[in-house]
Amino acid sequence: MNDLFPIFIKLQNLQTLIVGGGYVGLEKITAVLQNSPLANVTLVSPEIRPEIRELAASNSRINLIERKFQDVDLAGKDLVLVATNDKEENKRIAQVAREKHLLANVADTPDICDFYLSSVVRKGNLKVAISTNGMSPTFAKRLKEVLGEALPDNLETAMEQLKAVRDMLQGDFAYKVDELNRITSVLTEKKPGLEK
Ligand SMILES: C[C@@]1(CC(=O)O)C2=NC(=C\c3[nH]c(c(CCC(=O)O)c3CC(=O)O)Cc3[nH]c(c(CC(=O)O)c3CCC(=O)O)/C=C3\N/C(=C\2)[C@@H](CCC(=O)O)[C@]3(C)CC(=O)O)/[C@H]1CCC(=O)O
Ligand SMILES: NC(=O)c1ccc[n+]([C@@H]2O[C@H](COP(=O)([O-])OP(=O)(O)OC[C@H]3O[C@@H](n4cnc5c(N)ncnc54)[C@H](O)[C@@H]3O)[C@@H](O)[C@H]2O)c1
Repeated sequence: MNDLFPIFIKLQNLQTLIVGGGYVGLEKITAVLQNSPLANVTLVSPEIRPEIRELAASNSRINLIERKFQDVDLAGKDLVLVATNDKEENKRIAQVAREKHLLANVADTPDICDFYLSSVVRKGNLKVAISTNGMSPTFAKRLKEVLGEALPDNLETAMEQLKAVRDMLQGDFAYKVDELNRITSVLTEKKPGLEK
């Protein structure tokens, strides 16, 4: 059973720390910025890949610190993504983070992660996050591709129209909910002949 609780976080309201500026650090910062371009990110690492430097050069919300991690780097942070090539140090950082009540993700070490990154399907305002409970990130990636193909491109229009209808509806909350459910019931109606 997958007992992870899915949430969608406003990273622009939080402070995110990434430890490690190698390939995995680059993957993590890319995932963060693709989803949340306004995220505030501090990345600390003695070596920092040029692609990360390029991202930081054009984004004042990215702060690079060119040295090894120090515990003080966790001060004022909410989330930490740990991605150095020193497994023991990764674990130690996760422990310190936990003591300070930050949420931590440690690359390739699911056991000590407080949260996992998900595979993300994006269609305009619609976002579908996929978790396999850590069982197979490859499966998550493939399912993302399948869903990305399967979901029609006009979903954005449908959502815009429903938002317009919601804004237009007069009446109390219960009435609006009933109306919106009535209008959209066609979406989940079973097609004749397909029932088992
Ligand atoms: C969704 C995605 C988001 C992201 O990371 O951006 C993600 N991994 C992705 C890809 C991917 N990662 C790896 C491969 C190589 C093939 C393979 O090993 O399967 C591929 C596939 C590829 O790249 O083709 C290596 C890997 N990853 C983890 C381990 C450790 C382990 O499983 O024990 C190892 C083995 C390392 C080793 O060999 O030592 C662990 C985690 N990876 C997770 C997320 C979390 C669980 C998410 C879930 O529940 O599904 C979790 C638990 C922690 C976390 O990282 O948050 C992203 C999808 C990309 C997309 O959507 O395009
Ligand atoms: N690259 C991959 O595709 C991949 C795949 C699976 C697992 N991993 C694992 O992910 C981790 C990171 O891999 P990578 O490819 O990014 O390695 P990398 O060598 O490219 O980068 C590691 C980074 O960590 C930094 N670093 C080292 N010690 C540090 C410290 N004390 N504080 C701050 N930064 C420090 C280094 O300067 C470097 O920038 C490793 O544990 C690796 O085994 C990587």
